[in-house]
Amino acid sequence: MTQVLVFFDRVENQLTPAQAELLTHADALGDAVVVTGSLPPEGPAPLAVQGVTGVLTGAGPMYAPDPALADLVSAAAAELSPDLILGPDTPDTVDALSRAAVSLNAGLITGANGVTGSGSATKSVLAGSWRTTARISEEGPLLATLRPNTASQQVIPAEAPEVVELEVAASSAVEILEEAELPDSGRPDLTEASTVVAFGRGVDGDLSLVEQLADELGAALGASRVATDAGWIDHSAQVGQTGVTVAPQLYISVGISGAVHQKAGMQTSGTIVAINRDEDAPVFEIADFGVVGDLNDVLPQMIAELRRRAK
Ligand SMILES: Cc1cc2nc3c(=O)[nH]c(=O)nc-3n(C[C@H](O)[C@H](O)[C@H](O)COP(=O)(O)OP(=O)(O)OC[C@H]3O[C@@H](n4cnc5c(N)ncnc54)[C@H](O)[C@@H]3O)c2cc1C
Repeated sequence: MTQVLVFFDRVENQLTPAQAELLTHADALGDAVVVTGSLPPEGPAPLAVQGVTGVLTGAGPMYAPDPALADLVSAAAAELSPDLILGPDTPDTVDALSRAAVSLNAGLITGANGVTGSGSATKSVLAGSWRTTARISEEGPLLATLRPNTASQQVIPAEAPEVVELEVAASSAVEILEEAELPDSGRPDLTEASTVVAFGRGVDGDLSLVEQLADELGAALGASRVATDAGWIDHSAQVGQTGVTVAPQLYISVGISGAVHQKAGMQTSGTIVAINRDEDAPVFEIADFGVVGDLNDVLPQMIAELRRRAK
């Protein structure tokens, strides 16, 4: 049975979609123990899911980017000798697992699409144009961060796992002075969303239709660089080479030409639907479904049909 150590820098009172996906993946691979910097006040309840056999924490909470999180992962690895150490593909997790990999003399593969129990990982490279399978040649566990939307989320409730405290404490290198929750847009996080509606210059600054479409689909909003540079939406929504990389199950591209820099951030999406009035737009080269038309005609029909079906 493969022993999997799953690292979450923090666990709150509900698992994030990426955490639920990772635990589903770990359950399919073997037994999972979660190591985390902090648990919610109600304890390990959110981790009471099939496949999680235990929870390891430090002696008191610690929060990213505290380098002690890496010590915690190393201590957990020394305790369990896992075959795999997995985490979600977030900057804080990559930071902690990179440091842990150095101290464990092990290898880390970031941005993986999947891992196997025999210690190899698959990953898209060169802007999604190649798929590689790699393994670490060093002794020791394979550390990997997994991109969201690469596996299904099917967490099955189970008994709450036992929590064991390791003798690792927060370091004094980082002091959290204040934490403030950002206003909730009501939409899923762009990098984790299973559906993304992305828009470009074609919307000409009017987001009303793409927002309605996103809300009908429970989708996150993404954008091309032209749209973020124009200030139509925050830069954090930029998808592409110099923005975020997304791989949702469904990516709807609205009024985006599909330049190579935009494709780099979305071409590994499951199904790509493109709406563009130019039939020669490069986005149609990678689209699974294309609609040649004016978005101001097409989107109202899509929204009306979705609303009709939702009744
Ligand atoms: C180093 C570098 C890094 C870059 N990084 C990124 C990046 O991370 N992400 C990114 O997106 N870009 C990036 N770019 C910019 C990229 O090259 C393109 O310029 C940009 O993606 C174009 O954005 P767009 O598709 O919104 O605009 P355009 O290329 O102007 O395309 C607009 C499209 O909308 C269509 N359209 C217009 N009106 C309508 C309508 N009413 N209905 C339907 N369709 C309509 C047009 O036919 C056209 O195809 C980068 C560029 C460089 C040089």
